[in-house]
Amino acid sequence: TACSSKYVLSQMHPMWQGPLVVPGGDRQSPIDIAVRKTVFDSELKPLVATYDPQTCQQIWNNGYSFLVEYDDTTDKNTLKGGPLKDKFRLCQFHFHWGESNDWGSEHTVDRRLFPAELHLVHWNSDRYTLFEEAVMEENGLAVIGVFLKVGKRHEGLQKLVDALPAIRHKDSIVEFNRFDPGCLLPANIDDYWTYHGSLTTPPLTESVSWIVMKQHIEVSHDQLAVFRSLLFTSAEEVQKSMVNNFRVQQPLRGRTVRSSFT
Ligand SMILES: Cc1cc(C)cc(S(N)(=O)=O)c1
Ligand SMILES: [Zn+2]
Repeated sequence: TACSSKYVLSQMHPMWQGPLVVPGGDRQSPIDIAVRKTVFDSELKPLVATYDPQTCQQIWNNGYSFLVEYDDTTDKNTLKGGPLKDKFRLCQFHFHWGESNDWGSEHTVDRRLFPAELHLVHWNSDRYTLFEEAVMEENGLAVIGVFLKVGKRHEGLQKLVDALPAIRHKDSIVEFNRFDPGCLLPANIDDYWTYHGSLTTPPLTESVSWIVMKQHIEVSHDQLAVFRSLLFTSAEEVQKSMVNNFRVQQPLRGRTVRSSFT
């Protein structure tokens, strides 16, 4: 699909901690969300996410994370409202996680780390026709971030967990249908923080309206352990477990993080 964003992903390599700060980058992600410094914005609207599970196409290991990709050639999976002026199309979702439950998320809340973080990547289909165009533009992308905590088993996630052994190695891909990404959103999506930032993976373009959910979701220890059974490496290489695939927090550089709640 248009959003397979292979070119975006191809610049990545597994143990990428990458450049700490992009030269001239003053809108980099992820960041620490210092709650006391966030600013309530009463103009922020409720988020409206509409997803069609039938448009789920494949799941693949890109050597950095695993991506679940959707058909983004029509407006079947849309995100609007919240801080967004335009309509955005879901192209893929993926996760970041640690080797232990003590860390793994990209964003932090008052320096608190979570064991993992989900990213639902959308591109601005009101202004652009392809993901590849949008990814280079200031208002091109909208990414929803959801923190994961270890607790009870997430029933909706299990179908995805069961598919992971088939994509253990880098560049492996399997058909994956009828998965509702909405089942991974927390019950309350009205409470979120939002700021302007970047991709957290190369090319780190500063084209993202970040929408980070206040409420986390819970997954079981065993489900997260299957994430960690994935490999950064291809079948021919020496095996490296796919863990710690997160970027370190970047300087806020004077940006304001707005909250949709008081
Ligand atoms: C387009 C895109 C691809 C990937 C692998 C990761 C991101 S992120 N972490 O900035 O949400 C975005
Ligand atoms: Zn991500």
